[in-house]
This record gives sequence, structure tokens and C-alpha cells, in this order.
Amino acid sequence: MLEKINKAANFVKQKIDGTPQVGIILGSGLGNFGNRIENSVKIPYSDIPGFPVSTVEGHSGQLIFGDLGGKKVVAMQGRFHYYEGYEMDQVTLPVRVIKQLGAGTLFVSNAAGGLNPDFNAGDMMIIDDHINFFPQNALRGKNIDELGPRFPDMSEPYNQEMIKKAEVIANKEQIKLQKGVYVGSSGPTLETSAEYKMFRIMGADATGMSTVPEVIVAVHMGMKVFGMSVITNVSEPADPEKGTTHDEVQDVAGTVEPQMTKIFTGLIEQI
Ligand SMILES: O=P(O)(O)O[C@@H]1C[C@H](O)[C@@H](CO)O1
Ligand SMILES: Nc1nc2[nH]cnc2c(=O)[nH]1
Repeated sequence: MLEKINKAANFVKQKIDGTPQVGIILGSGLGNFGNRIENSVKIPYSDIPGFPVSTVEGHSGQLIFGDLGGKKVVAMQGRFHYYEGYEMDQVTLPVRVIKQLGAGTLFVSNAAGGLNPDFNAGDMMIIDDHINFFPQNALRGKNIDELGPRFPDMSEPYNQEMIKKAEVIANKEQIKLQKGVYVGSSGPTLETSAEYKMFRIMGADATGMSTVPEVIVAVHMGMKVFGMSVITNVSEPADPEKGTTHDEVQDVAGTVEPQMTKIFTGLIEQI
């Protein structure tokens, strides 16, 4: 695994100038954020040794390296999901490569279904904590001691200082922000009505199919993590007949992307 990480990271290092301080993972419909990175170098996943390829619509499949908020950043325009058939070490390989490139901070974003009855489609939620409902833990298997401990502490996966700073930025920019718990499960099915209810009873505010494995490996490696969900649909829609489609998920996420950019950029400026 270490060899795989180093091989991919060394390939990327040859293509870029400088060390990224922040890695950013762009969720469904949020890819346009990548176009805001200046002086960018774009590296298709298919060129990077050992990298999987994106198979989901709305996840273009490239790393974008460049400048944002006065810092060097590297963004994943497209992530890998467990439901695509990838193993956990493939889903999380890019996070390990991003750390190997030098980034100590990871920003994650996703499209999610709202469970909290106070949430509406189009809201943004700071991820305060998560519930790992994937059938497999991302760190299952022999521990890679060079990366982190066998039993990583998960009492505070999301950096509270960055959360407070994000709230200040949102207040100044008059951006409405929710805050809550994200539950990640494998997908690709969206939840039944009973499953939405179960996740709410478990204590989650939003549900999705990504993020948790990436955050687990990032925390394992000692990275600081900040996460945001765009609530693209809600568990109790006004018109229950309508259902939820991936097109709708991407559209709603796309309309919120400018606000998410302001929060991410504001935070990066303060790093
Ligand atoms: O990559 P994210 O978590 O934003 O993608 C979500 C989960 C599914 O891939 C998709 C459902 O429409 O959006
Ligand atoms: N699991 C899950 N993922 C989503 N991604 C966007 N909306 C949803 C949802 O309602 N459930």
C-alpha cells in the first residue's frame, strides 16, 4: 500500500510546482468549485498510477492543483464511492496521496439527504460528527503503522476551530448554515422511508454515500478535517410521490456551490 501511495504521489509531484497545504474533495454537483482554482494544473485520474477512475455522473475525474485563498491547494474533481464497486483502500487512496503530497488539512464536501425536519433542500450543513454505517471500516486489515495508529481516536474527527471560523464567515456573508451529524452508508439505493426514520432516530441529520471512509483515513494520518454537506433532498418531501433523482441532487448542489466556495475560500485564507 505504501508503495502504491508513494508511486502515485511521486507522479503528481513531477507535474506540480509547490506543496499543497489543503486537499479538497468535491461532492456530487460541486465540481465547478475546481474551476475557481487559479494557475491550475489538471491531472486526469487515468494518468495517475494506481488511481481508480470515476464512474459517476457529475464526478469528472481529475486532480486540480493550484492557488486558492492565497494558498496552494489540490482538489479532487470527482471522488470514488464504495457503491461503485471499489474496495475501501481504493476509495481512500487519493486522501493518502494528498497527505503524502504534503497537505495537513482536508476539506470534504458531499450531496446528502436531509433527515432533520428543520432542513430544506438547498441548505448547507457543517458536518459536526459522523456515523459510520458502511459495511466495512476503511481501516480494516493490517494497520499501516507508518501512516497512523491501529486504534485511532475518533472523538473529534471534524476540527472544531475550523467549524467556529466557518460560522463566523457564514455570518459575515449572510449565508445560512445548518450544523449536524452525517451518516454514511454504502448506497447506491437511496433510503426507504423506514431507513430515513431509522437514521433520524440514530441521531443523524443528513445521510449520504461517501465522506466517512475518507475522513477516517484522514484522521488516522493526523489530518485536520472540515466537512460540509449540501442538502439536496429531504426525507419527508412535500410531494412524496416525486422521489429523488441524481439529476436533482446535482442541480441543487450546483446552485449552492458559490456559497460553499465562499466558506471554503474564507477558511483557506485563515490557514
Ligand atoms: O459524492 P457525493 O457523496 O456528493 O454523492 C452523493 C451520493 C451519491 O453518489 C449521489 C446520489 O445522487 O450523490
Ligand atoms: N444516502 C443518500 N445519499 C444521498 N445523496 C443525496 N441525497 C441522498 C439521500 O437522500 N440519501
